[in-house]
Amino acid sequence: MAQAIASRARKAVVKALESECWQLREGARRYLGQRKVVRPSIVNKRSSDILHDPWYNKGTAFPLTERERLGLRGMLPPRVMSINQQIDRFMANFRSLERNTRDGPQEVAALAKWRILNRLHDRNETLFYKILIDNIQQLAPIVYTPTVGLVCQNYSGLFRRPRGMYFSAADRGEMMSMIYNWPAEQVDMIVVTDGSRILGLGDLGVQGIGIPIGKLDLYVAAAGMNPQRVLPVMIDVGTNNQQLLDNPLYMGLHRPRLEGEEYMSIIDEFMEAAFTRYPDVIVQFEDFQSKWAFKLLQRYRTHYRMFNDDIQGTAGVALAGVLGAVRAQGRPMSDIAKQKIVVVGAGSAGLGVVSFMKQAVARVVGNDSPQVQGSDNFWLVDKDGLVTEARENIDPDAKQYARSLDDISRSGLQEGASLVDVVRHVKPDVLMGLSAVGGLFTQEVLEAMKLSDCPRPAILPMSNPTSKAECTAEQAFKYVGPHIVFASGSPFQDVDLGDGKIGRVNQGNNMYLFPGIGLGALLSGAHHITDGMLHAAAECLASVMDEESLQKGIIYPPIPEIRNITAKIAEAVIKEAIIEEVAEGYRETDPRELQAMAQDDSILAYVEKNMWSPEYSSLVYES
Ligand SMILES: NC(=O)c1ccc[n+]([C@@H]2O[C@H](COP(=O)([O-])OP(=O)(O)OC[C@H]3O[C@@H](n4cnc5c(N)ncnc54)[C@H](O)[C@@H]3O)[C@@H](O)[C@H]2O)c1
Ligand SMILES: O=C(O)C[C@H](O)C(=O)O
Ligand SMILES: [Mg+2]
Repeated sequence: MAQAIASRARKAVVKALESECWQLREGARRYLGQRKVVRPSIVNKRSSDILHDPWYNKGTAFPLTERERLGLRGMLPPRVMSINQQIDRFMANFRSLERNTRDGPQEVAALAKWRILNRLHDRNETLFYKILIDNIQQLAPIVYTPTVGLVCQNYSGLFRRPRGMYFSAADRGEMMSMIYNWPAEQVDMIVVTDGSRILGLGDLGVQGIGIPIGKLDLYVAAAGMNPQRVLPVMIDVGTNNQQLLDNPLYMGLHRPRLEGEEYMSIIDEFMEAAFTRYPDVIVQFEDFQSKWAFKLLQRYRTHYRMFNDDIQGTAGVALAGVLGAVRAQGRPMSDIAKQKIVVVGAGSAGLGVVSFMKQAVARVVGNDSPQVQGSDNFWLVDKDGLVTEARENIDPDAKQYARSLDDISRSGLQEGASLVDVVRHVKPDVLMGLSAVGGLFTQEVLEAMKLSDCPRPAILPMSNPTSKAECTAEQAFKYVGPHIVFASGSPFQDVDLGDGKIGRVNQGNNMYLFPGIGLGALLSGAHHITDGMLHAAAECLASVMDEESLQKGIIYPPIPEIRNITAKIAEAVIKEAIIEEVAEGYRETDPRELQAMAQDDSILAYVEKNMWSPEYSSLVYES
């Protein structure tokens, strides 16, 4: 009897242990599966060659064992510093630079900050990206708008080392082999420009390379793209900027821009070369003048994995902003269909916004609704005033958004009506600027916005850089009133409205969307980027805002949140790609696995696991 009891007890213990082991094993499996492993990097160089390679260099953070193994002993000061100490040292330098340049011209200070960041980028990529991510609010205005505009304008003087690739009209017939000069075996993301419309600064020719570099910095910081697998590209087809042509030190081709078929064939050749060497790459078109931006998007979008950020990224951010403004009015998002929206600027950005928002309205009220058919809630204004069907030589891309003559005569307007007249007659809920004309929202225009019966009119001067913003935040709050919702393309400070009240300033910039669109496209393996994926991205951005923030007039998430937001946007993009059956998988993750992940709600974990973060990995030498 006693024996039987002992045996039963033993079995129970074994069973309990087995079950505990199973739980432990399961726990470990789940933990290990989700854990990010920092793999060692294989290097085939030693000693000072490593110190001069920004990808492997850790500077004073090389541990003693690595110094020993890699022939670095004696090549560095003896004390081993942690990455946090390196950050403290850099930030102390940065702050002292800030103090020393505070009272001088702002542009000099901005360029000095860009220079020390760029030098860090050139010598230690890991540290550079760690500092950028941890201080994104403070540093985005330097690597990105507005300072990046200044950098492009002064590029010839600032140039020290090349970054990215340059293809020019002189390389015709050679691009297919040139692309193999790029050292990386794999490239996930290319941002390309032809320099023809750099922010609102116009044609800056080859100097526009600063924009792809800045955008890709954000891809790494916000989307966790691996910096070894991104490629900034400049296609130099000449410039029509006479100042540059007259400058003997200008580094681009000294010739007017190629036009027509000649131009198109250069871009075609580049695309073929890029997708031949890197078939899974995503190409983001950036800052092409509008006349080419639309044509190239139409030409490539179903054939290649590409998108145009100025048309499509901007449109999504604008839509999310307007949806936020609608909610800030205390109305449901579906009321977007009732908003009166004046868009000033009918270039790639303005037209992209109107087209995308019309699609969004159609999603809400249905395609056949007269609101959609007649573009009822959009008024487009360009350099010649209100765009109507009476416009002579109307830009074919703008034609479908022109107001009908019947409609405008009813509202007391006419073809070419001035902006102030349009605002007075329309009394819009939303006034959006994408004109690249600084100060276009004059006191008169802003005061006319007071006629709007909207409880919280939105003033959105989205042109970049700061000098091209249609108005400042202060002007908007002063001339329209404290109740507005405000967002600008480049950053402004919140405005002190007195009595302890603050006028909230949002940054309505495509930086909130393009990283998530690119990352989602990459990780879904979608063959091309569909409208549905773009809408999913925009709707996701709009949905992350909570009511409390919206009531305060905050319509976009805080910049320091951009990495988390980007992961969520990528999740939304991937889910949509799966629904539309365009997701073809990424690396070892096939479409069936993506579907399984979508079902057990683990797409976000998959995204996060695939995001690169700046950490020093141990270096293993192989000859
Ligand atoms: N915030 C963002 O995320 C974002 C994104 C993309 C573009 N942008 C900015 O939008 C601006 C425009 O970009 P784009 O590619 O459309 O440029 P574009 O040159 O193609 O278009 C400019 C448009 O503004 C119009 N315009 C010029 N002067 C005007 C005036 N006095 N009154 C009314 N309209 C006028 C032109 O007729 C044209 O339609 C740039 O400053 C760019 O930096 C901002
Ligand atoms: O670059 C930016 O800051 C946004 C946008 O792409 C632009 O062209 O202005
Ligand atoms: Mg742009």
